[in-house]
Amino acid sequence: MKIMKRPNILLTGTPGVGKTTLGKELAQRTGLTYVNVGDLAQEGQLYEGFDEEYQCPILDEDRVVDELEDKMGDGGIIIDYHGCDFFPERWFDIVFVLRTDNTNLYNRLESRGYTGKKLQDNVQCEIFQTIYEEAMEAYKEEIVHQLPSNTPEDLERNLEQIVQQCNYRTQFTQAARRTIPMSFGNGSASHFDWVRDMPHYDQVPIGSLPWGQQAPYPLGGEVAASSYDSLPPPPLPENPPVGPDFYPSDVEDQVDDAMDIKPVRRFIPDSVKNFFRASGNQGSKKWTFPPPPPDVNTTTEGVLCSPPHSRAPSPTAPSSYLDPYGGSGGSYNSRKEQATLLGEPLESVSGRSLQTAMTYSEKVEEYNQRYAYMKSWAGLLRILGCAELLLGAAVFACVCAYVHKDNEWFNMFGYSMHSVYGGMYGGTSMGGMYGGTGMSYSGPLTPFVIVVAGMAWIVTVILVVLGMTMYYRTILLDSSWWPITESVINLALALLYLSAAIVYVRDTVRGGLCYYPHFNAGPNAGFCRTEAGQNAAIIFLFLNMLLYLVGAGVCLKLWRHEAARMRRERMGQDMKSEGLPLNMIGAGSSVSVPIQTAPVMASSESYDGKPVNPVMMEPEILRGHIPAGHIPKPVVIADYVAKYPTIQSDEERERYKAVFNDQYAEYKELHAEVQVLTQKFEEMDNLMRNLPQQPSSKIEQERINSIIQDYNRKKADPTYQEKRERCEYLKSKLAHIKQKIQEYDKVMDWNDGYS
Ligand SMILES: Nc1ncnc2c1ncn2[C@@H]1O[C@H](COP(=O)(O)OP(=O)(O)OP(=O)(O)O)[C@@H](O)[C@H]1O
Repeated sequence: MKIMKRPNILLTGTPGVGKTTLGKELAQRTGLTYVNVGDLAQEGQLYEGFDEEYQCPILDEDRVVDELEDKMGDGGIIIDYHGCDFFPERWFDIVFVLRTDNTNLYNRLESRGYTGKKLQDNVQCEIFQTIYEEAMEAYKEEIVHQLPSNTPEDLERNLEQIVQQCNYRTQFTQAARRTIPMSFGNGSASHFDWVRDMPHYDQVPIGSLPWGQQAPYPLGGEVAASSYDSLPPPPLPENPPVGPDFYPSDVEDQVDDAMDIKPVRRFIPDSVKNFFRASGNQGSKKWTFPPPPPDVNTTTEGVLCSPPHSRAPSPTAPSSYLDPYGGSGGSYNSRKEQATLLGEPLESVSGRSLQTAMTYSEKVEEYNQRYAYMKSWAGLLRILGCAELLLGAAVFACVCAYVHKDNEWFNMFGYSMHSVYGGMYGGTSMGGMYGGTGMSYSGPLTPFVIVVAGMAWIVTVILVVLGMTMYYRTILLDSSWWPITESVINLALALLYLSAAIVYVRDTVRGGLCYYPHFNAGPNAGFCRTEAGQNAAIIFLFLNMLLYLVGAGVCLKLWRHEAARMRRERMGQDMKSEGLPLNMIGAGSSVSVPIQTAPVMASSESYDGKPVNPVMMEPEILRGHIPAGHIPKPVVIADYVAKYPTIQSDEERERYKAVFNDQYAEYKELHAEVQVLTQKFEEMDNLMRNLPQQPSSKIEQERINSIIQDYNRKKADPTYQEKRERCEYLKSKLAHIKQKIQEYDKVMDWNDGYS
């Protein structure tokens, strides 16, 4: 009987997808040891700093790896962590990436008390399949599997599948070891050999391992070899883990107080990493994750980013964090996105025919994310800054190229006009010589031009670099003084450039002397000849002066824009704190709790299918740290409002239409029934009114009583009430869908007419 080591399993995924829930249950069922890296780090204080942005400790990955190394060698460990690329590849036999529908994840994280940037970044990570991509990069594709984790049924299915996977692996490896014992050297099996010796999942029929064949939980201890047959693997999840089949169905009430850790990131710039990743992907890695259905808010291409993971949101994080490119482009996620997205070709967002692989909304989102910052006033300033740098360099080069002419001038005349003409023209001053025109030229001032160009260049570099930083977007832009200061700096540079341009023009025409034929003759003619490079320098000088002027104007615009944004935010917060309806807060408002954009989908159909009237509840304002045990109140809106937002593509329109037609039939039927019932009630009402007030006999009295009872019973009939409410609900829902279809048609007609 051979003894073999137990498998090591990695459970990874965005925070909140359910790793801990699955990992603990799995450990219970299999007897494997569950290790939560977050807890491990907290116990051993395996940190190497504190991340100010996410307000969380930074994980010391090396120490975590050292800490786990021995355990992993023994096998039988389930690791739970929201990152995976720093673990040695050899550790794991199988990697499971848990995936959750965005809406579900949003609700879970929100119920944990995540808000603002932290919430958005985490959901974004899930949308972009960040962890899945990271896992695919870090491990062999064949050992990485995605598992849906939206419902308790998913949890159960996942548990069964993982147990089954492990069983299969155990049995297969044992069979393989017995059949080809030489391949394992001395015969002692290493659990790291498992995967390498296994057939690829695709090579064997799915689902051919009967459940009955499995020992229920054979991983609890060391496993005895029992079979020589090579076993096919159990079925892997075939459905995409996110999508309409996985709509939210659970209500979260857990407040997670576990210490959150943010992994230390490599020091290689993200853009460089992504460059190599992109080229690497093209070659070997094929995308195996099925494309998401069109109405799911995911993209087909993932973007790597680190899931920010912290105990509590930064209480001081300004709201400009919320704007992915206008405000928070410096964040790890956003920079990752930018680096990756910039490398991709931009597809037309207006072409209806191009909407195949990605939905229209995905394209719009991608486009917005890619250019959001550059479309903002701050982004325009950065573009202007780059142009200014280019022109400044050109000025510098052109002016320096003709410095030798200054030398020649200096050699001939020195730096005193008076002495030049005094010496040359018998001590007559220029004014005297040329009829008192007041012309004076004391020699070239090229150094001034060079100093101005150089200084402006350095200041511009500082502004451009500063403008790309988080500090600029979150601190400087949130201050009222900075845009004005930047405007003043730009204006000062424009004035300096103007003076440099004037000085240089004077230099090229020698203070105007070149207009005098007497001067512009003989050896002096050489000084007056204007070279192409000098002309270029003059043009560049004036152009740059204009750019700085425009920059000053843009700064003023930015000032007003930011002031308006801050005012809107204040108003939004005031309105929220006063409990006003959410839809009264302006659309552009970037309040710190993104309730309007939140996929809050409290169904107006209760669990038993009974329609419930939508209720607008007062939203809560959470400032600073979330108190322990705090459960935010839900914001309830009609489910169809969130489920049927603005239509973005023809496919979506078709889907809406199908839903409309389908439910319209139901509505018509219900409406007819309700009409009949209502009519009956009217008739009964009439009958009731006409009942004699004073019954003449006992029999009549009884008859009246029975009519009244019948009337009351029918009026209170729950079926009737339900039908009526359902009818009302369907009416509002169909009106909503119809309105969305009409809006879409209108926009499309307008677009067609426009193109
Ligand atoms: N399959 C599931 N269906 C429904 N709810 C789930 C499922 N899995 C987990 N949950 C719920 O989601 C919430 C978050 O789960 P859990 O703490 O396990 O996530 P996690 O990925 O381990 O998060 P973290 O990485 O922050 O530790 C919990 O309230 C849990 O009950």
